[in-house]
Amino acid sequence: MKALKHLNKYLFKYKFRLLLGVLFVIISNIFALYPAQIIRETFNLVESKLSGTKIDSTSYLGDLFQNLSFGKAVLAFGTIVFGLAIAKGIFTFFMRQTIIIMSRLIEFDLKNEIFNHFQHLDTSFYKENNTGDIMNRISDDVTKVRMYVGPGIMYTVNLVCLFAMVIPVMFSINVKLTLYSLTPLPILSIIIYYVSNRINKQSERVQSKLSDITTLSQETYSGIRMLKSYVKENYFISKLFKENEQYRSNSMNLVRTNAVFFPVMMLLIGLSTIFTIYVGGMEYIAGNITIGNILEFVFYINMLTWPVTAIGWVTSIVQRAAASQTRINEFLSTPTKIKNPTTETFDLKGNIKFKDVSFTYPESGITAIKNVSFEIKSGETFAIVGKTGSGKSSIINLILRNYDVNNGEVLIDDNNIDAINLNQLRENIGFVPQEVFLFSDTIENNIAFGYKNGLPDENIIHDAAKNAAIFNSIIEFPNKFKTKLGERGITLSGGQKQRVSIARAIIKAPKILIFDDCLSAVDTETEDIILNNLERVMKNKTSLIVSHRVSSVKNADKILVIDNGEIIEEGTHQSLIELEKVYYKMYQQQLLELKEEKVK
Ligand SMILES: Nc1ncnc2c1ncn2[C@@H]1O[C@H](COP(=O)(O)OP(=O)(O)OP(=O)(O)O)[C@@H](O)[C@H]1O
Repeated sequence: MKALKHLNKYLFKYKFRLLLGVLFVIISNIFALYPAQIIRETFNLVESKLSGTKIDSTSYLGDLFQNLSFGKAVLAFGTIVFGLAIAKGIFTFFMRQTIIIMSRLIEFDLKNEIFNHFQHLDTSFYKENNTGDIMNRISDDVTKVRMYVGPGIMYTVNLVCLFAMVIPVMFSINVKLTLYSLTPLPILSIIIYYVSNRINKQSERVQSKLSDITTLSQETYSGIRMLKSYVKENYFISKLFKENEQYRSNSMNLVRTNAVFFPVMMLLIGLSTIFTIYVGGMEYIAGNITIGNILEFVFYINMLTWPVTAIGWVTSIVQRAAASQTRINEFLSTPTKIKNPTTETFDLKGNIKFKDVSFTYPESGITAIKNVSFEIKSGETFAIVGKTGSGKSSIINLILRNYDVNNGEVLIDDNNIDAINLNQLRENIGFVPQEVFLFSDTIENNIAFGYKNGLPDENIIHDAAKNAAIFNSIIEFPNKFKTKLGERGITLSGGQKQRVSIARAIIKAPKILIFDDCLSAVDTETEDIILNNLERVMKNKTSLIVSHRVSSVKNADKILVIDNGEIIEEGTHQSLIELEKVYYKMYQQQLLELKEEKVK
């Protein structure tokens, strides 16, 4: 329950709505209370007319309508009841408009708070938690929390208010009748608590099966080419059938519980009414109450039934909300380890220096970098080659400060990377990752995403595309730069996607350009064109090219060869060839592969 304290700041923020809501609850209950008393008066009037006795002098309405004919008096009572019902309806509407809307506003604020926090969390957070979990916090969990600040609060206030108004009136009329007619209600509440917990668990099972089915269908559709080429259609059909079967059986369980639940509830409510009429009848015979009082009690019991029922429901809402808020708080209290230390700007030149750097991934414990030292001077084209898993991308992760080093120092223009303005550093780096990510948007917008100052001019986008050697392919599409890319750019080939991603980095006009093995799906001729363009675009700026292909790095000013997180060779292409070691062997091997491809 403590977890829900987090929401108090929002309840305080919307205190006026909440107070107004409480006021409307009170007013709507007042309008609900009077009809019961008017019905009592009506029946007392009818009884007195039928028995020829004079109406009770304590009856305020009886006096008021004393001079009316019997028919007119009953009609007048009916009209008042109708008017009060409308007034109650109006205030119930206001009550929902204030409290339920407040809960929607809190839901909105909480979603924003979580989303903002997620945006600032480190890369490692996203490695440690799966996307489904992260998405659930912001959707499912927030919805459950909203049920507490909305219906949860509204029904609790309503219950307290009704109890305070109705129970004293009931006791003042007849203690025995009050005790008898209220007895079934707590039983009803306890049953509802257990049943609604059961219903919740069953609905969760149904929901989770449904999300399994959605995930499976989504994977099937996005991997349809793979699925067809491996002739796995029947396998997936039977897999989906099994999931669907479980979904059906879970849904059936839920339907069964609901089917038993409502009649049982109606039975208990009915029992309450029967008790009231039976005990009320006895009391009437004994002369302790009037006939109108019995009817009045039936009304009170009906008024109390739903709020008392709601105790069980609200208890389970609060429990679920507390569990969800605990999960949300867990994420909200995850600290951002990599913070921007300063907002002060500096003149970034683009010198990068690694001084005896070692780094271990906190999430896996893998030591990816061991005592690495090198220096990239501003304006240089620097390259890193190595086998897969040798630590190339890890070096880039450290330059982007996605992680902090364990030992040693990463220096940018002689300043420690953890002391400089991180946003400024990242804004000045044009990074092309190994795994291309394109938005489901137009090619134009995907490239313009990298532009720093609002929307770029068409020519700027075209230039970036030309430099990335993708312009000619784009203008061949019917919609040219306005071509929409499907989910993850499905309409483009692997090499085209990489080049759109390169154009996005180039349009940024970065001071440091980093290519993380992003030319792998591009043929060597196009690779040459892109690298030549880069020489021009990145003149006097720093370029870092990471690759496992010698052709991508051979023109670099300096090449670093790494293996198992350590530098094993460094120098220019020529000097490394002359060394006749690892780089030389890689080069020979790749030359051979190229020759074989040409022969084919
Ligand atoms: N986010 C991560 N969390 C945990 N371990 C990681 C992570 N990224 C990489 N590693 C591990 O660190 C080591 C170096 O990986 P890295 O991605 O730097 O290699 P790489 O040279 O870029 O390989 P490739 O050419 O295949 O991309 C590998 O053993 C890898 O399993």
